Amino acid sequence: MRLSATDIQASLAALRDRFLVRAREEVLYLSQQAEKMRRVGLTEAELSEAYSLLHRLAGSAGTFGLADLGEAARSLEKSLKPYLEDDEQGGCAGSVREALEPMFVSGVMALSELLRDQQTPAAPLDQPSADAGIVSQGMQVRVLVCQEQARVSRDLVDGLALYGFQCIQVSVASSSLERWIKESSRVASVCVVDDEQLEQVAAECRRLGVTGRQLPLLCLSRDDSFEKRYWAAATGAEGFFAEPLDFPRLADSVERLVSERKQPASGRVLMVEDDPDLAEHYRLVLESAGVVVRLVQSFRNLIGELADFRPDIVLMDVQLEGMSGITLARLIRFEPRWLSLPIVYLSSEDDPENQLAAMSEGADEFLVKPVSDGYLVRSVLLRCRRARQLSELMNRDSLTGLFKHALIKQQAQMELANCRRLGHSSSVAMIDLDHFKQVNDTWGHGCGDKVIKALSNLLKNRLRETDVIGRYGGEEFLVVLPGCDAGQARRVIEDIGRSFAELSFFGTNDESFSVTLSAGVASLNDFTHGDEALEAADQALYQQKRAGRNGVTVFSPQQGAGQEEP
Ligand SMILES: Nc1nc2c(ncn2[C@@H]2O[C@H](COP(=O)(O)OP(=O)(O)OP(=O)(O)O)[C@@H](O)[C@H]2O)c(=O)[nH]1
Repeated sequence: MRLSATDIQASLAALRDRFLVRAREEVLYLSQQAEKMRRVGLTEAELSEAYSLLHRLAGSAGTFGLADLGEAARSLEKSLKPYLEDDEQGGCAGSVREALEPMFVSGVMALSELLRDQQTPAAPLDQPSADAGIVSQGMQVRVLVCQEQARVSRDLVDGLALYGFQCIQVSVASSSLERWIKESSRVASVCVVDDEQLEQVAAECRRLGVTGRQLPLLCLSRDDSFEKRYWAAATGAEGFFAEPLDFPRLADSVERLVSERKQPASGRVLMVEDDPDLAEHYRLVLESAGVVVRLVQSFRNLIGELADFRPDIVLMDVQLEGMSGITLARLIRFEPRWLSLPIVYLSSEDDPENQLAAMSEGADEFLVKPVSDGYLVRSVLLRCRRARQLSELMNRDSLTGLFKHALIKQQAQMELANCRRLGHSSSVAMIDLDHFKQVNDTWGHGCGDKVIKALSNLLKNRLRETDVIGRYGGEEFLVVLPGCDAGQARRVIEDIGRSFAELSFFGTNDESFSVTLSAGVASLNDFTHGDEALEAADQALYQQKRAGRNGVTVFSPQQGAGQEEP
């Protein structure tokens, strides 16, 4: 559940009050230690404890609006450091005490002074600007075609429909334009508009408060000059297409724009921070910007939490109770699958040399505590976005944008684990194009690619948001359908197969052809490992191929691959 802005502010204020109580207790304790130092001296352990306490205060006070307190604590922490690093000095007796005592006593007094007047909240906390992600409902991507020439408009609608988009011809002169533009906040839409109407459509979007991210405008033009492109960009277009129209590129742009829009603007952060108040503060601040945060409760479970939560980045405190964040970062890198996971250190360490040394141990960035709320949000969002772009590049197939082989297999295994944990039924479907070699041989490889892309678009547009689709091999796709038993999965895939068979593709000389598909379905619940379910779906697929293609076979555990009654 996402908290309202008021709730978040109230929680942040409560956290700050809690921090004040704790800081007072800690400074009181430091005052007692200062008194003890004056009387009898401090042991090495006591000095080291005072140092840790100051380090924590230096790193957290600024976050709770007490920057002066944080700086005073940091300066005192730095003064103590040489005494702790010098083993010879062993504790705080004799001449060492003489040198340290006045500095420690006055430093602690300064901290008390700074805290004395803190009854009400000090400096207001930074207000990060929350970037509300746009939620799109429904799977069908809608393309509004604003083109006054009837023939061009019809060609556009027919051409784009092949890619599985829902195309609607909209006349700019009609009142329906307003309705379709408004609808774009509910249904993922892109508007393909002739250059003659671009200004008008862009102005209408502005009037209705619809941004280019909500409804991207793609300009079509007969004029492919730099001047025209410049004009289109200045008028608000997100893409430009000159005649003759390159349909695959247009369909790709529609796909890309819609998937960018569906991407939540935020990210997922796994937080490793042992100060509960600081952790809670960071969590609230990041969640108010739409970031999903999980706090690692027990560091021993770190690897398990990574696998379960799959964060975009890890925010890691460097000095943890009894452990080092740097060592934990190295431990994370033991696992090859986490080699590319960005780790951002959060630390009070402000010496660039030490920061660099710490980063060489497996982290990517260093945020120095106290970090302002706004800076924390901006750097986390930026890191998450980059991490996502990189993971998209690594895990997505370039032709279709679907998950690659290894990742979709992993998804099947994960869904099997979900079924066991939650007790629901889920299925996998292996889908293969029929006689695809003939398509390539007859119409060329480029034409074959378009057929593959059309099926991928159809799957994306027809399956549910929760279904996961991957390109398993060249012309083979794997779909994981959570919450669908084998009978339901079969009906869904059969339906998609019927639609796909109805699509017309155009080869050379405008000759048209169509392609069918075969599929095998297996219930994940019948297996103990995802690979066994995939093997079963594959067996069912080949049974369907042997039975004449163009249809779906369900694997039956009793009989091997066989037809199952719906
Ligand atoms: N255009 C194109 N073709 C591909 C791609 N990947 C694989 N193929 C082709 O897909 C064809 C698959 O052929 P086969 O495995 O013989 O199967 P099929 O012709 O579909 O026959 P059945 O599966 O038995 O119906 C091969 O010709 C591959 O070259 C790709 O990315 N693009």
